[in-house]
Amino acid sequence: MAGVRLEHIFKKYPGSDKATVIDINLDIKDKEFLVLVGPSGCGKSTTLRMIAGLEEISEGKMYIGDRVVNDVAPKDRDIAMVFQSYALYPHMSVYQNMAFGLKLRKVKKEEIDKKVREAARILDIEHLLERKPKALSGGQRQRVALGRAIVRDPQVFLMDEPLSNLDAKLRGQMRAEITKLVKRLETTCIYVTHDQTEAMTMGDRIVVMYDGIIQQAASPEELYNEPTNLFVAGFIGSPTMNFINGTLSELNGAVRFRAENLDVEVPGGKATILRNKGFIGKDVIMGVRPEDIHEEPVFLEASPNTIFTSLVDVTENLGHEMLLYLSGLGNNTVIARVDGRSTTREGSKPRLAIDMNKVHIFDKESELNVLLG
Ligand SMILES: Nc1ncnc2c1ncn2[C@@H]1O[C@H](COP(=O)(O)OP(=O)(O)OP(=O)(O)O)[C@@H](O)[C@H]1O
Repeated sequence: MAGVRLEHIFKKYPGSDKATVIDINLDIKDKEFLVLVGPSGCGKSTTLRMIAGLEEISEGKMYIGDRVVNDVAPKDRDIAMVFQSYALYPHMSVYQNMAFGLKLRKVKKEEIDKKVREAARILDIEHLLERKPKALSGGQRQRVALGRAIVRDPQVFLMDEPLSNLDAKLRGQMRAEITKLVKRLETTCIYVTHDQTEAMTMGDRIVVMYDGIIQQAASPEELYNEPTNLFVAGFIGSPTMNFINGTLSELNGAVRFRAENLDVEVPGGKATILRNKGFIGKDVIMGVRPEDIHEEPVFLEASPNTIFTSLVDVTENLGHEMLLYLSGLGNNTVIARVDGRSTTREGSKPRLAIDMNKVHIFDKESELNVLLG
């Protein structure tokens, strides 16, 4: 088993005028399940392919365990990769697909048989071993692709969007299965996805990338509660964080955030940070998660300095919760997530309150979360 270290890694594709991956530093611990997540084109697959040895590294050092692998061929890196397309050989049976890599390595027949049957048992595909890939469902193919990786007993699993071709229900099931499997095998895993829910539910640690740069590397909880910048704050969470443009001011010793139809007090600890950092009088962006806007009378009574009224344009009742689409606050639609039993309806103007202990304040220029660090 081994960790993976990326030291000042750059990647510039020939002919392209800008680097695709910029100064990536990352220490992935042995047995860690690390997820690389970000929008299309952010460089996550390129990063994974450099770890796999499928893409040259332009600058920097790549370690697997204690070994620098920049010039080591993919087959000698002791990794196993699972692709979105599964990449199964159509003319071979499931058994032959799983055995193929070991056969190339000249592993003994009896040992291959033992490994393939053991992997098939773990993945519950023993009854499919004689079938060809075309006679399998998407989920079964994905299991075979995983099986092929498992039999290699690698130091590191690399997975590139392995669940993208499955329907939503199966994707949810396979997520849990993959994390359980990887934990059980005690193997380091680096997993690429563009889906923040997949990232949040699978990763011990998540690396959010944008434009070739790591925006934040942290646990799911930390990403959700302490996003370092506007991009991370807007990428993690569903529905995503609301952003309200406004100004900070000070009145009678209290710091207030003011925006169109909104005038709320920033609580003590946060107010002190904003004062100390010189943000009073400045234009900022306040970030509020939908669940931190409340309409229960108890909450409103307890938070008189954070109450506002707003027109409800649309409601979406999801059963256990209701989303209220509010207009007229700052320049954006703001979404509140309230109890599914709420009696609030479209066209009404309810009184609501923001849990100001949970809000984030972002510098409009740098887009950094000014309440952190
Ligand atoms: N072989 C290549 N030659 C030139 N540019 C490339 C090559 N492969 C990828 N790129 C570019 O590098 C950038 C990052 O691509 P990459 O595939 O790493 O992104 P990604 O985050 O994995 O996106 P996606 O989720 O769409 O796969 C993109 O702008 C892409 O066009």
